Amino acid sequence: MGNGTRRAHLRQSARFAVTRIPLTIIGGFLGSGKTTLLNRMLRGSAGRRIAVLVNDFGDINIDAELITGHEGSTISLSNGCICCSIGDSLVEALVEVVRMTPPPEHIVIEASGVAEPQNIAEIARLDPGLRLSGILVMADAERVKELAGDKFVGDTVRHQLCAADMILLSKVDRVLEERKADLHAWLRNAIGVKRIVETVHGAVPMDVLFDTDFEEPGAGATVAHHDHHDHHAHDDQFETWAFVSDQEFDGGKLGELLGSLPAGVLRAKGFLRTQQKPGQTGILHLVGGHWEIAWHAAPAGTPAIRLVLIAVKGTLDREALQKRFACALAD
Ligand SMILES: Nc1nc2c(ncn2[C@@H]2O[C@H](COP(=O)(O)OP(=O)(O)OP(=O)(O)O)[C@@H](O)[C@H]2O)c(=O)[nH]1
Repeated sequence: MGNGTRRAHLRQSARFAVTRIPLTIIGGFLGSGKTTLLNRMLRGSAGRRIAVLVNDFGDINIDAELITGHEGSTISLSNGCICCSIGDSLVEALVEVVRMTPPPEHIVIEASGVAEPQNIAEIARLDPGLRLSGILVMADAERVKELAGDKFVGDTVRHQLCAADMILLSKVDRVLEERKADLHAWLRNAIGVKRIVETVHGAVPMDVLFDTDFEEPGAGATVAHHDHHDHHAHDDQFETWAFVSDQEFDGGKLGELLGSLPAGVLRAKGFLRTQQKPGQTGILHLVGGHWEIAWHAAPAGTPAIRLVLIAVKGTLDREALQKRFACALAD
């Protein structure tokens, strides 16, 4: 769908929109804390009708299931990146949301960790039923500077940061004061972002999230106008692999496996069960070298294991991974 066709498609939504619905985009690299922020935002939204659009880059809709506790609807856009390969699905979803009766009071898009929020904003700006209220970009205090200099993912990370109206510096509980000071200086001077708010587990004052309208364009506008970077489809830069099974893992073998994944793996997440924790489902988060599993009572009727890995393109040997994950299952 070209921009002309998109505009025609979106004009339909204008007929349904009496007032323009504010839209917030949450971006940031894989595992930087977007879903954590969004859940916090939804819990603190005091009964507002919020529609959430979430984009999982992998084949399984993990994020949609991790978004909890809100009254509005959640639309999941998976199997590609909404800023490039499945941009048309975003257009269609936005039209659908603007037409809802009653309409939502606020729309939040949680971009995938590889998406460039500026491209999403450009798609959303075409919709006359919407008012872009801000692009919030999460930056993982532990990893962001190194990632921004990385030869494989650095471009994506820098473009994400440059698109921000406001950077939410996440995981500041994991870094020392000097590191924080260095990050603030770097984000202001090298990236050019004026507004930076620190957060631990997504805790941010609600007015910052809902009631801020960034009238002046963020640094992202500068990127869009002065640096027409080549936009590579993210499906060409990143790859995903999924493991699904009705069996359970052996807890010990799983630990060894997670500690020795290929270096190109940037993120792993999903649901699992182990023989050692009967009746419980674990939510796995692996970001960089860290991994953690949060345990909950198991919902019935889903496969025991649904995991997604996201990696730099060309670094996953799928056959070897399949064997290694299968070998970690309980006998
Ligand atoms: N210590 C610490 N951990 C955090 C913080 N924010 C998020 N996390 C953890 O970081 C991991 C990833 O968080 P998510 O919110 O899922 O990250 P995301 O950006 O939505 O991930 P993708 O959608 O896969 O890109 C989870 O294990 C979170 O609990 C924080 O401020 N401090």
